[in-house]
Amino acid sequence: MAHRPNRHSLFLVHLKFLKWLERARPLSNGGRTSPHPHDVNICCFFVFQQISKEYGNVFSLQYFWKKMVVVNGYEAVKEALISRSEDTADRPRLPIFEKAGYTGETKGIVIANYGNSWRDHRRFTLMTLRNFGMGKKSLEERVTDEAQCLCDAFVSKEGRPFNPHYLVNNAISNVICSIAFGDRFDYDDQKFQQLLHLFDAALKGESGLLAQILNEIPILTNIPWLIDQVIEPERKIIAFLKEIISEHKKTWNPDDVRDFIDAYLLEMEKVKEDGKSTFNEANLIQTTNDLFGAGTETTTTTIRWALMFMILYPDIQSKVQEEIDQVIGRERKPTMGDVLNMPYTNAVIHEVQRFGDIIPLSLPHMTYRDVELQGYFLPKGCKSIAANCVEYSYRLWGTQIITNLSSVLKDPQVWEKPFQFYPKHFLDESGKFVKREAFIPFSAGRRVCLGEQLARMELFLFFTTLLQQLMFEIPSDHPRPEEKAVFALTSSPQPYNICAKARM
Ligand code: HEM
Repeated sequence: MAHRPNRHSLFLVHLKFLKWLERARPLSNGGRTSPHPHDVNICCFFVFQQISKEYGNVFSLQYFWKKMVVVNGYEAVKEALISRSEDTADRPRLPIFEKAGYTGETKGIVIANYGNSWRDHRRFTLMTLRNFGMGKKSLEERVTDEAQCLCDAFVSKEGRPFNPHYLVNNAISNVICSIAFGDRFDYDDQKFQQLLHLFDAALKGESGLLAQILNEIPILTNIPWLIDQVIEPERKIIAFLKEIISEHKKTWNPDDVRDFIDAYLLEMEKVKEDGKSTFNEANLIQTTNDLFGAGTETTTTTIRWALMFMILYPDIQSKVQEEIDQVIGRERKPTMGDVLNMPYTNAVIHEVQRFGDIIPLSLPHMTYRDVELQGYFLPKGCKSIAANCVEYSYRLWGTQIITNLSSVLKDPQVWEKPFQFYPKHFLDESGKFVKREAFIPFSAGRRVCLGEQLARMELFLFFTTLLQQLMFEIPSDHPRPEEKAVFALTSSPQPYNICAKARM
């Protein structure tokens, strides 16, 4: 018979978390004063792992009014995301976004509730990305050209130390720009820099503490001063996207679809007589915003980890370069067709994603219906008195589910050296690439990352283009960068400097 997961109070977890922050350092760094690689991730992992030891792989936390269930380890996460895919495919309500205007059926994809609007937009976006060449030669060429622009920008530093963060961010954003707007921006374009700054500020604001408080106590969102702190960048992004959409409308030609916005306008035109259609301008703005929000920071962060691991492990960098020289040479541009012939490079990229573990707790899911998971009963609606008492009880709070991807990517039952950068995790004894089922940085199931194919293409083409032409080093007078991660929804490296030198 199904039973309810053991409950754990949020305050208790916070206390445990702090306790483990203290304990994990000496435990994991062998007594050095500087923190150990991936302290934050390891701490998240340890906190949940410790609680798991006491309460099992599925345990619940009381998070304000909501019940939040944390699912840990390969078997339990696989059951939640794959076997119970539809039952766990909903998203929790996020009142701050409703204040920004994304309500009901106008939530785009990422924050949309599981239902028709989400399904239609996900299907349309995937189809449009494919039409524009996701998985095909045309997009591949655009990505390789952008990788070359990034290489040129690195070369222009003439071997001097620099922080690669913003240049990588510019290049990756440009891939989405060319899909969404049909054009790229120069890296020093002021308008582009403002846009990138807004996306950055929006991500920070919307994943910060104040945003979490406002989401859980929505009545506070009525205080203009408070809500402005969180959603001002989002409002500016909406204004920016509205401007771009109105420019598109002026030159729109149904026979010449230039980009994602044109394709969406065409879809709106096709379904304009259908009163039930969810294709409208508000959803266009939010879906375009989703492509930037979900597609820029994630890939940028992964490439930043990749460059950092290359300077920390120069022997691995040399082996990748040897393979590039053998398979591609120095003149030809890399293509996706090369992946199959480059098992070592492919293994290194997979290991960057596994060990970099950039979205350790994935995005929150919510029960779409009552579900049994690992023998535990998770209700769709939480019938707590508090939930019914609050003003915002118009939707019963479902059970929020945190799928701890980190616990899978670093599951000691699955990986030989879970806490080391070890590309051999993806190689067999004869050096052939091996797929691993527990490799789920893009999550899995109904809500699996929509941009997985594009991201894989970007990671391979950017990484190989950069390493084909450049050698990366720690600047001689700089300290060795710390592998410690900074956590703000994504887990990213601390700022670090790098030297890029043309390969001899
Ligand atoms: C290395 C790069 C990336 C990683 C590691 C990554 C990872 C993820 C993860 C973990 C999720 C949450 C899935 C869930 O809720 O279970 C997600 C969702 C999503 N990602 Fe990605 N992502 C990456 C790149 C991209 C790119 C390039 C795009 C866009 C073109 C994109 C678009 C999306 C969208 C739209 C969703 C929401 C899917 C939905 O709710 O149905 N991602 N991604």
